[in-house]
Amino acid sequence: MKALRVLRTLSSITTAQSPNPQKCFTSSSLFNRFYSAQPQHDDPLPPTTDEFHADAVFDSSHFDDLNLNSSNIDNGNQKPTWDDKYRDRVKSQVFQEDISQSRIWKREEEKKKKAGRLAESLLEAALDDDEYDDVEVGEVKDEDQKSLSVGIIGAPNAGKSALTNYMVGTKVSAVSRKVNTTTHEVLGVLTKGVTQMCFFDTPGLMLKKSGFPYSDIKVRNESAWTSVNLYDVLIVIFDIHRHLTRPDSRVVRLIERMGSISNTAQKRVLCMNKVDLVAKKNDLLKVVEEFRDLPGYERYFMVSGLKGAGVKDLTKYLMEQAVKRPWDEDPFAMSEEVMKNISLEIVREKLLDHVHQEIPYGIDHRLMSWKELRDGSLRIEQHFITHKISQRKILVGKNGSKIGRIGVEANEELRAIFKRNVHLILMVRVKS
Ligand SMILES: Nc1nc2c(ncn2[C@@H]2O[C@H](COP(=O)(O)OP(=O)(O)OP(=O)(O)O)[C@@H](O)[C@H]2O)c(=O)[nH]1
Repeated sequence: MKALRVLRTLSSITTAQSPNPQKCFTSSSLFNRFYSAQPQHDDPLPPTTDEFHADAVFDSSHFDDLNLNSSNIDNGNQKPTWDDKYRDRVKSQVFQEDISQSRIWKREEEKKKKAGRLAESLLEAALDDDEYDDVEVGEVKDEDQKSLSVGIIGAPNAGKSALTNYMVGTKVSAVSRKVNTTTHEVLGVLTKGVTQMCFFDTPGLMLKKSGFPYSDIKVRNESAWTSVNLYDVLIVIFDIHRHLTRPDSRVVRLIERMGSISNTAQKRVLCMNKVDLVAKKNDLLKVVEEFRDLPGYERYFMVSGLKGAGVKDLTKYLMEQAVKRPWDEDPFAMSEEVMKNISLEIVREKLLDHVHQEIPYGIDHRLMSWKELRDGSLRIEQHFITHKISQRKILVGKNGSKIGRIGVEANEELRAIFKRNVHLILMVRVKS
């Protein structure tokens, strides 16, 4: 990294001073020294064969970053010991040489293309069922389009977002927090074949123990309760593990209220989430039994929004409920809000890849700034706020190696997904 910083600094010096050929030459000599690893005039002369003994200490780690391993020697012809990637960068940035025919440049381009293809296939993989794949989203005429609005209602923490993310495929689909009404937000949009489904969050729709809505947010609540009926399908979701261990009477009331009468204008389903946390599968049947007589629910689903169990069946059911109606959302648009969520999610994913179980979940991960720059690139700054210095050390790694790797991988993936340059800044700090 230090070398990169020096390269940038020197690059600007060179550009600024280019009218003076002598200075230019001085800088480029320095570059040769940093990046080509070629012997310089002031280097001590290498030992002659006579002076060199086989038992002299050899430490391969000293040579790793110079690529001085045996693969550089081929049939007695010594290959260059510098890294061509850096060489090319110097050629193009410092000497303004055309490197488009260079092998390394082509390899880098191929890498970029591969990342792009990966992003596309992720989009395709949002649903792993081929059944709906025979139509290209871009080709669907208005009159052929099918839509479905799905409201999701449940206690905080029931798993509404996790379930939606799983169905929609967060990485590449529009999981936006766009405000739809005063109380309802679009959680996500899934467009597959001719069908588009919009998932709506319905916050604030909890009942007091008495069974009545909370009065402090009464007005907001009333409009929310009314508009709940506007969705084609309503998913009532609850945490079945919690229900078996510490049942919440407000959740039970919500389930009972929504299922008390059958609604001809709206299909309602009861989703028992977090089944992965229930060890005894017989317990699941007990809960089904408990809510079996509620006429309002057309179907019951047992799912794990986090792990994916049962989600395919639920998605298939929802797809079948779609009605002929033009789509509301642009299937290709990615709102800024969506992109922000994606950026957090990708970094978080890389963090978990690299720190495994070492890091407690209490770490605060925040998006601090998001800027679209004039050249179209994005500057994204995220912070990890830890409680202890020891946690900070784990995240940072030796000489910043861990956070560096997390950043490099996340940056590459974000560039592929957003199809533009991304300047990602990650900072680890201890809560003050
Ligand atoms: N084990 C397990 N955990 C889950 C599952 N679904 C969600 N969770 C976890 O439960 C917590 C809450 O999930 P969310 O999806 O944020 O819940 P929510 O209903 O959207 O919560 P609010 O935004 O507060 O309304 C998160 O820590 C999830 O990782 C599941 O199926 N299994």
